[in-house]
Amino acid sequence: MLDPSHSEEKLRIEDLRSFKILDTPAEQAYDDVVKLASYICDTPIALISLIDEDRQWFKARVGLNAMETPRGQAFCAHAILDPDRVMEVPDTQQDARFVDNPLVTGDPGIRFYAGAPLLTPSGAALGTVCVIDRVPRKLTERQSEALQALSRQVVQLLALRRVNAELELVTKAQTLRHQQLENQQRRIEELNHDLQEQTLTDPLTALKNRRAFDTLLSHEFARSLRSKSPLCLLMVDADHFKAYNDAFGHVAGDQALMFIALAIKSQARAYDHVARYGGEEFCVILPDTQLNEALVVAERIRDSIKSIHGLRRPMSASIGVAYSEGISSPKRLVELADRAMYLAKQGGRDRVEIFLPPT
Ligand SMILES: Nc1nc2c(ncn2[C@@H]2O[C@H](COP(=O)(O)OP(=O)(O)OP(=O)(O)O)[C@@H](O)[C@H]2O)c(=O)[nH]1
Repeated sequence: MLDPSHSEEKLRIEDLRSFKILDTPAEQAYDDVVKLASYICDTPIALISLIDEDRQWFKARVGLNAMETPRGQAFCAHAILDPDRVMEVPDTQQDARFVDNPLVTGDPGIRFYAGAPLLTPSGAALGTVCVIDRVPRKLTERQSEALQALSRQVVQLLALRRVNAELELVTKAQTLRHQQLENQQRRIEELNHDLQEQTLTDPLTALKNRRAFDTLLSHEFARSLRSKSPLCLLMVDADHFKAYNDAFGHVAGDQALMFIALAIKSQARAYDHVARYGGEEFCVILPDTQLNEALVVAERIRDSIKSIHGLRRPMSASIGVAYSEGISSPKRLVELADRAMYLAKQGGRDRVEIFLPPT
């Protein structure tokens, strides 16, 4: 028998393992082969036996319950030593190699054995398709040829199995790569979106910044023209903010701006747009809004700024209101809101003013 440490035997074991067949569940195609072998050779037992390092393992079997036996008892381990021909043992009682074999002296009581090696293209014999009987006998030439043909079929099945396994691996790798690419793409889109958000957001108050405001106002203005539904613009400017900064410091000033932003937001509807226009100046776009409604919102904002808790001293704001009806451009609307806000400053601050263009 081949020494398992022998280099050829090592290669044979490697070849066998590469098929990943050992200890796999029963499969119809292999079961059919042993049924045919048993039928053609007219034996009660037929097996597909694979010779592993220290055992023979049966991929398919009829007439035998065992799943495997130690390699030392395996007739097939002898058969694979001469891989080109069927090894036949007509009567184990007359064969010195097997007469004391536990499979002969005990269960299943082998008297006759014939095994056709499973010869792979690389020249390795992985095991056999074998038939066994409990009485001495001989195969006819046609039976012996049929057994060899069945053994070749099993080798084909094994080769197909390996190709399928490799294909599956390639497909899995491709799917994985595809998923990775998709994930990367999604991440890039998220990053792009975040970046875009960052360029449109005021870092101190998290409101829309001037850039975002300009775009939003253009869109809303165009929409208001299309839908013939007016919009209003509020310009909210904190009063005496320089004095607040000077008295309590820039950090306290920053905090006050954040509070003011929240106070304005708290009075806006979901579809209004609140932006930090610059410094201590905020804008609110009120789509689909009549002038009287805008004045109500502006008053509420003024009140909510006056009622901010947590400031070093109470804050107020002057608010200018502009109305889009009869106005030719978003730029003009901003000018009007700005003028209205200056009117509020001039009028004593902490108030809401409108600037209606002369008709
Ligand atoms: N802490 C802080 N202060 C800012 C910021 N942006 C602008 N300011 C300050 O806001 C102040 C605005 O001052 P002014 O334009 O004189 O206006 P004001 O003091 O509010 O006076 P009125 O508007 O006339 O009531 C300046 O001192 C700016 O330095 C900011 O992001 N943080």
